Amino acid sequence: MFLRTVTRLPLLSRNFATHAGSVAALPAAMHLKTGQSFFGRSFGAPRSVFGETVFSTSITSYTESMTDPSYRGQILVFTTPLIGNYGVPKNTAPFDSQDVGVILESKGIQCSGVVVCDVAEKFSHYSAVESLSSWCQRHDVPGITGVDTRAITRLLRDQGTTLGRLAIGPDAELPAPQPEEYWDPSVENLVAQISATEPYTLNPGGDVKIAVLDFGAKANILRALVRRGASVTVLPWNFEFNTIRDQYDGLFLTNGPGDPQHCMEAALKLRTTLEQWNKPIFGICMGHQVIGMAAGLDAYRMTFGNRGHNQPVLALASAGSIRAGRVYVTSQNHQYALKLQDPFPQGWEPFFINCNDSSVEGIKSTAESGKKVWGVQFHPESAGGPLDTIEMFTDFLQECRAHKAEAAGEKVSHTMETAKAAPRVAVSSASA
Ligand SMILES: NC(=O)CC[C@H](N)C(=O)O
Repeated sequence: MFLRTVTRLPLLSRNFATHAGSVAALPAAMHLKTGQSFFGRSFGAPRSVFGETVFSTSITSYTESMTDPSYRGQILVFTTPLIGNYGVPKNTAPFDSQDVGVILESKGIQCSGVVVCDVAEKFSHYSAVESLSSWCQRHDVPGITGVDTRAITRLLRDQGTTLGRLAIGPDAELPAPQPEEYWDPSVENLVAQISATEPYTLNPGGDVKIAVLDFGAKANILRALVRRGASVTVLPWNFEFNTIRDQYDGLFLTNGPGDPQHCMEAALKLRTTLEQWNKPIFGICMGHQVIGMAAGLDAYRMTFGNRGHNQPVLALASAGSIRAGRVYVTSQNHQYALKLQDPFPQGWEPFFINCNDSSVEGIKSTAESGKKVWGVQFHPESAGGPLDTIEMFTDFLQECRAHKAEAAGEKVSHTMETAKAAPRVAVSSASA
């Protein structure tokens, strides 16, 4: 028997009239599979959708979050009450050898829908060309406003990420769907839907050649590599990298949507790479999870994940620009994490843990392993969020350059750890 809760928010509906005066005020409902319903007004596309309902504590960067491919299949609840006040910029840049042709994180809106307490139809920013509502409309993505996002977030924190439905217009008057009618994006391989289908190269003249396995890359990851001088070849997520690996100086694994189990094929291929190839490897979010699975760690589904731009992580080891014992504030968007197990697989160690929930935020190969492999659950490339860890890209590329020079017979000093120069912070498995 499902508990049915129905919430209406009269005060915020009045605010809605102020901020969203020009929006066609269709009724909208947000239903959760667990039986709660919230009623408000629609903005954006007049279309009903299903999705996995998640919340983000980010205060700004709704445009970057909504274009992050890792939000695919999700209905995104913003805990910040007023969203849309700086509008949306034109999302096109020259697609040339230096950039991927967008200002935001991908070409279009990736989440299935958005949930806002009070959408701002009036916007003001020098780069804005349209409102959040008109952008959503053009991309056929619905939004609901005038709902109590604090109440929704508290529910999601208690019961965990929950399947949901945004019912717009006449659909909002219909009864909530039956539990079995909810669509669950985690059963689909969302990575296969969003990954590049053909390889392509950015900055072909770069001095180090980096292969990127694309699980649903945020544009800023590719920019971060290109801006630091790398030649970046983007490959489909399940590409047979082992057949071409000797052409590259390093391998990068990107973020991506959905359950990492769908990427086990990539993890098994990576296991062979790890066994036979000694060049630097760096992975972010889904990429980190794939590295972990290749190393023999398990990935599990968290209750409500971590989404926001204010997630503190503690470094347990020093490497490159990262110092053991220091806390870095990070941008995050994930539902799954690697299990902290004791002992860690041979040749691996935890690199970061989350200061709020003690989940694994990074892993690295040990100095003794002779490998240079790192994965982080957070997003050093930001967009949006803090840039505390952006130099990890510099560290990675410097290590690739050092390996390349060493292979050419030059004497080099490595930027990342050497066995003695890496202080560590002890972590007990009780914090798993
Ligand atoms: N941003 C990401 O790459 C997310 C990874 C994975 N889809 C998760 O939710 O945990």
